[in-house]
Amino acid sequence: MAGLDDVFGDIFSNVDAVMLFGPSGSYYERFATIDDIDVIVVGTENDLGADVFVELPLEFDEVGERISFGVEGGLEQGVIEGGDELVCATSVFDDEIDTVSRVRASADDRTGIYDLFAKSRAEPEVIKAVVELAIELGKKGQKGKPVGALFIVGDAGKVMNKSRPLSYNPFEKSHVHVGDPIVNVMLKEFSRLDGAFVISDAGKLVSAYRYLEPSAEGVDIPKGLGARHMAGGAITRDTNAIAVVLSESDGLVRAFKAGELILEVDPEAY
Ligand SMILES: Nc1ncnc2c1ncn2[C@@H]1O[C@H](COP(=O)(O)OP(=O)(O)OP(=O)(O)O)[C@@H](O)[C@H]1O
Ligand SMILES: [Mn+2]
Repeated sequence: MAGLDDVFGDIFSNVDAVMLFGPSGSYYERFATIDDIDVIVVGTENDLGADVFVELPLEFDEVGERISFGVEGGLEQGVIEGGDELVCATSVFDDEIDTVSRVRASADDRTGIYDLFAKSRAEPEVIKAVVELAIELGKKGQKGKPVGALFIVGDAGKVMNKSRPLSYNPFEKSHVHVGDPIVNVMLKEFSRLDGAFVISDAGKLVSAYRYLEPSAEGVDIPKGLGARHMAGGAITRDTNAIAVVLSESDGLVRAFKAGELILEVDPEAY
């Protein structure tokens, strides 16, 4: 009699590698006894001390994004190759792994998510902190009202040259960095005001209230969005910065690199 294995078994046939997203220690150990299979652990931290590990900068809530990131990271690190057949195991409903999907690694249709964090001028930790801050701002808003915000991260000298002050820069003589708890409070407070925050590669707050004047134009932004997203996107074509934008109108956090929209997350989903 045919069983489920006969039907679903195809998912596991001729697999080059297994990617385990945030497995528990005991789950991971069970793979040690399976022959001829590469096991790659993907997660925000390598707390299992896995030999082959791909770091996730965020707990991507959307499973497609999470898997895309893992696969891109694997390709980038050379632990998998284009054309490899992968089984990706992750959790969707619970902390435990409950879902398996079969993916073919393709070097061609990459989303750029991995590059955004791992291969930008700014340090990955800084980009991560800024994205998290934007998500947090998006969740809470300011006193219950939706807020918008624009963060330009990395290549700050060039960004400063392509922008001008809208007001007194509160960070003029300070040495504060994103991720410091006090800075997060300040940034949230200042986010009510116009313009962009400029942040250095290492996370130093260079300026607030910058009006961006990129020379690049014609970046594609989603319908319904305006000057903030256009300016943020365009400056990343002009410079090696990335832009993290929280939209006041639709509440989403987006990231741009080299003029392209790379990441779109709904703060409410976090
Ligand atoms: N070139 C720029 N540099 C910095 N900030 C800008 C620039 N253009 C607009 N902004 C800021 O973006 C705010 C919103 O502008 P606008 O509504 O056109 O943008 P948007 O892309 O639709 O963003 P949102 O979704 O938040 O409304 C402005 O009030 C201003 O503070
Ligand atoms: Mn708008």
